Amino acid sequence: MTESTNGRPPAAPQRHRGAVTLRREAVPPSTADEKLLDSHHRGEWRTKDAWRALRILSEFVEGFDTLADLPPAVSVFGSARSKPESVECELATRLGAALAEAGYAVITGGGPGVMEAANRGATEAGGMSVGLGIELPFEQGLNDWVDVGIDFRYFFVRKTMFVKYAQAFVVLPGGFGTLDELFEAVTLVQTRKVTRFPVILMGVDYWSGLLDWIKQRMLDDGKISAADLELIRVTDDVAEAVRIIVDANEAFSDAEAER
Ligand SMILES: C/C(=C\CNc1ncnc2c1ncn2[C@@H]1O[C@H](COP(=O)(O)O)[C@@H](O)[C@H]1O)CO
Repeated sequence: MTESTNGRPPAAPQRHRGAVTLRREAVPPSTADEKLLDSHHRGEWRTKDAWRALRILSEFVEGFDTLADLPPAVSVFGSARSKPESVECELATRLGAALAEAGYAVITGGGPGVMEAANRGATEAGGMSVGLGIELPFEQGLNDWVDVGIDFRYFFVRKTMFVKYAQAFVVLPGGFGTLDELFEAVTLVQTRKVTRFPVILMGVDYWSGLLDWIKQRMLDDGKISAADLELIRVTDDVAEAVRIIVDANEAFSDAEAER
């Protein structure tokens, strides 16, 4: 039996799944994404996947419904592990504020580190601060600076929202998750699945090794074209990043008006 403190149960592990809160023994050992993508349990495909499709559909409905009235927005990505006093968090906070001042909502993954710093900057500047959280094996909750938050079970549904509701992507230093988001964005622009919109790397020093490799290996080997390289802009200057986004939006609006 669980011991209580002052008549109340002690803090327990918990997990949120949509409207459902699971605590203690009810917390499942795996996440919804993991179950969907697991190829070992073939026996479940026939019995469970059709129902999962409905759950996936409901996540799209929830996301579309919640975000439909968002003002123009920018998705900001970066490490979940950066400390609040790190250079990249300081940059993310200034970026979040500058985007808010320019009239953009700021969308992040709703987690800690760079995400939290960008949400904080946006909120403190009086802007709209959005967090698109993801179910993880450990409960984490959305950071406290998120004003509009959605918790997703499925990574790919969440990724659709990052792209659909953003006018640009800004990518700060991060790990695998950040690289995944960066290259998904660049691939979507390269293959013209999304209208050309800016993908901006901030943290020149952090990204320089990767950019050198892209130029010296990918480009020289013919795996990308010189024009593809131009899809990624790089700067440490917050004002310049915002200007790139505003200019791209204006160019897009002018082109639309002429059509
Ligand atoms: C590892 C820790 C927390 C993980 N929490 C996350 N919450 C929300 N979004 C996340 C989380 N981890 C990764 N992401 C997404 O990937 C990007 C960051 O990944 P990276 O590997 O840290 O670069 C980020 O933009 C999110 O969209 C510890 O507290």
